[in-house]
Amino acid sequence: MAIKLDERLEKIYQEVIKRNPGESEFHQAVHEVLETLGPVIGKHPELAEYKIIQRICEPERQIIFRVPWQDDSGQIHINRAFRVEFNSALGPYKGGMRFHPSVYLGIIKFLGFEQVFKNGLTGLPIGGGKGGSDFDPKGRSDDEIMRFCQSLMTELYRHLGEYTDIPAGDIGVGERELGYLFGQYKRITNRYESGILTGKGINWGGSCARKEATGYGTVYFLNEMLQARGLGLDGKKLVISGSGNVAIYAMQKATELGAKVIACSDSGGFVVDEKGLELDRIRRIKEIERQRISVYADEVSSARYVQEKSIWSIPCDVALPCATQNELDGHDAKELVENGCIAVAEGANMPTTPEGVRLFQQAGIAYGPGKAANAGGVATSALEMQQNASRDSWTFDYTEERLREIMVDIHRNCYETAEEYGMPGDYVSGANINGFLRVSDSMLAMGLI
Ligand SMILES: NC(=O)C1=CN([C@@H]2O[C@H](COP(=O)(O)OP(=O)(O)OC[C@H]3O[C@@H](n4cnc5c(N)ncnc54)[C@H](O)[C@@H]3O)[C@@H](O)[C@H]2O)C=CC1
Ligand SMILES: O=C(O)CCC(=O)C(=O)O
Repeated sequence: MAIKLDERLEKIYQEVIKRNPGESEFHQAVHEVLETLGPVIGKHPELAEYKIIQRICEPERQIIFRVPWQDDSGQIHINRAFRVEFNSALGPYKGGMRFHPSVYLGIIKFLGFEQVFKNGLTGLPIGGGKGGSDFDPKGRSDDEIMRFCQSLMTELYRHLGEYTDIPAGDIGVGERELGYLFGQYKRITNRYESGILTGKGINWGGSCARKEATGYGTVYFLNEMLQARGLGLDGKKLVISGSGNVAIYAMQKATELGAKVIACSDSGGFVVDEKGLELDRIRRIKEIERQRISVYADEVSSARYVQEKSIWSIPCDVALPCATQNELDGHDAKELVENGCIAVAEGANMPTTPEGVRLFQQAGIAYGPGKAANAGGVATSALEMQQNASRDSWTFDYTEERLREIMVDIHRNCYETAEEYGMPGDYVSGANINGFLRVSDSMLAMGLI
């Protein structure tokens, strides 16, 4: 059951439900933020007078369009795409594009809403937005992916610009898709505008460490949470869901810092190996061959593939959900805590259900919500934008060090904000309040926007 809201916030929440019917993920994301804003509205009466929270809950612009494309056999398909430009008080709209059959307006709105606070938390000049399509890339050839991306960009291009809206990747959108999208933008506009997308390849305007940034950043945030409790990553057993971009680079950084990753998953099931997973093999299977994770267990005799249970039933010291929203529920959270898990850092966006979050908080384990823990990806996108604007290109080590410093700062800001508002150790409140105050302060300064 969700936490009860204060009367004024409950009214705002009911209005959000009425205005956005059926968008359950968006409702969930809004509720989770409102739960933590009670002490803020008590301290800042001007927020109510200027209806700042109501304005933050309403996207500035929502774009929905048709994407027709032809498969390899000549058959025509029609998908739907979205770009929700949520809030530009801190900078141009910034956030990824997701290609997955589950995508609809409610998912893109929840992701865009989260992005507003996450981007605020980075302290960098980026507003929040998100986009995507219900296109399913699974089993599609390179040519089909290219034709889909070209068709999508044929509409999206008119909404983009380095001072307007800058997409990047998310589920189902990596360097291959961003390449096709960027190529089509360049062709339509006859302009080599590096600043209109981030996550680009290194040879065509990308930044070192962007590919690694979300996973690395999640582990840096985790490390800070552990250190705040006098602990470290060395020797810890980790379970990581997913085996995509975020999961792979979280595995890499955690292993570098002395942890052992014993399980990871995809949407079909998970593999577990108490000896520790071989990262190079996972990268080959997932990044190059684009196969199912079950192949890992076919190749490695000490590993087993499991479909009938949740990955969170595997005992571990630390859990990193890095796949998708609501993938870790109350039952999973209970099992993790009972099995001795001491920390959870979310590489994915909103992977834990409200009941799961409550159980982690009641158990007093270190719990880092996605808004804070996975902010390294978008922060490094902002570093890519800086490099594009100055036509520069930084080294991997320099960029990674900037990322590490940003994650340390985000952790400190969440930690100190939670203390200031009387909720020590509550990173959910710390992240929401800190991100919210940066956005609301800028909105108040700009008048009725
Ligand atoms: N790519 C980025 O820079 C950022 C991504 N995120 C979030 O991280 C999460 C993962 O994104 P990426 O790694 O970029 O995507 P990806 O497409 O590279 O990988 C997604 C992974 O999740 C798995 N997956 C999807 N649905 C699943 C399910 N129901 N159960 C188990 N596994 C499932 C897929 O099989 C795949 O291994 C998403 O929640 C995304 O919004 C957050 C911040 C930045
Ligand atoms: O790098 C970006 O702009 C997008 C990252 C993103 O989509 C996210 O933080 O969820």
